[in-house]
Amino acid sequence: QFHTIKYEDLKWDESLGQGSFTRIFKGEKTDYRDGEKHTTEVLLKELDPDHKNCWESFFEAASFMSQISHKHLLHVYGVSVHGDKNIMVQEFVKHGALDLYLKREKSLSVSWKLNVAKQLACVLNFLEEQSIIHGNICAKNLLLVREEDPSQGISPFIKLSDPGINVAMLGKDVIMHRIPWIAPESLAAPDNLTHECDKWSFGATVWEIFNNGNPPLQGWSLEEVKLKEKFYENKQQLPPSQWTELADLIGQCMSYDLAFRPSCRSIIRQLNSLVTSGNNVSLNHVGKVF
Ligand SMILES: N#Cc1ccc(Nc2nc(N)cc(-n3cnc(CCO)c3)n2)cc1
Repeated sequence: QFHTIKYEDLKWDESLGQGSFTRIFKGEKTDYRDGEKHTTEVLLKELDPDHKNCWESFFEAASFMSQISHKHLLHVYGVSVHGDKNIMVQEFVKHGALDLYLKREKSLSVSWKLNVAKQLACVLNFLEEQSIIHGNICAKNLLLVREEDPSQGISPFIKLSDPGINVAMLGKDVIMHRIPWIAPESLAAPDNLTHECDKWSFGATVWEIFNNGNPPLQGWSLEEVKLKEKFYENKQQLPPSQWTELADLIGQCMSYDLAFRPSCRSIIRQLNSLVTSGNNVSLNHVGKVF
């Protein structure tokens, strides 16, 4: 399953915010290997004590991450249980969640965005080959390991985080807030996710990346939950990019008909052709495609 870590080998530093039913902290873990004491910087993800009934799903997410390894998958060191505290110990990723980074960095180039989208497509392809469904692909669950440094020819590097509590365990209201990342068919049946669901979410995440982290459908009027529900009932699409090839890819991924969603190989092929056409088009320097 996964490695258990002794509570006394963990140290909590500052709080870094929260996810669904979880809180995250910067921290340290201590191991004793060949008689030496090693401390490693970690991310401590704590399950809210008032949601400890979700502990199985919380640890399922941890074991999901420890079962397989891939360069674009977050490394999970293990879990620690102490009283009513359930803690997942993750590698500390230097630049944090991508949704906040996108909001902060206003002048990311089209090639930066395509590069990140390609990395996500690669790990999605890997998961599909391993017949593993993530179920919660979104910019908030992408972590930035390395920023780009054009002067050194260094490109950005991301990792996909754990999916968190299984969407089937969450209340209807939390599920509603996952519109438009959650595939329409999953709204009715959150307990039978498919690879096609991850492709829908991929489309919404690429839309986020090219919209500088502005969450889709945000800012709708207050009763946005009802509007969000209408969004699926009326088979609406997110506002299309002016870059038609990008809009086509996002539109294919976010098809209401599962059969129309492209294979991962097709997604990667289309992203590669966007890279070439992106270089030719003068969009590159401004990064504006919407
Ligand atoms: N300022 C700042 C700053 C904050 C965080 C990190 N590092 C880090 N490492 C991880 N393994 C996971 C996360 N993380 C962030 N948000 C979530 C919840 C949604 O998944 C998970 N952040 C680095 C810098």
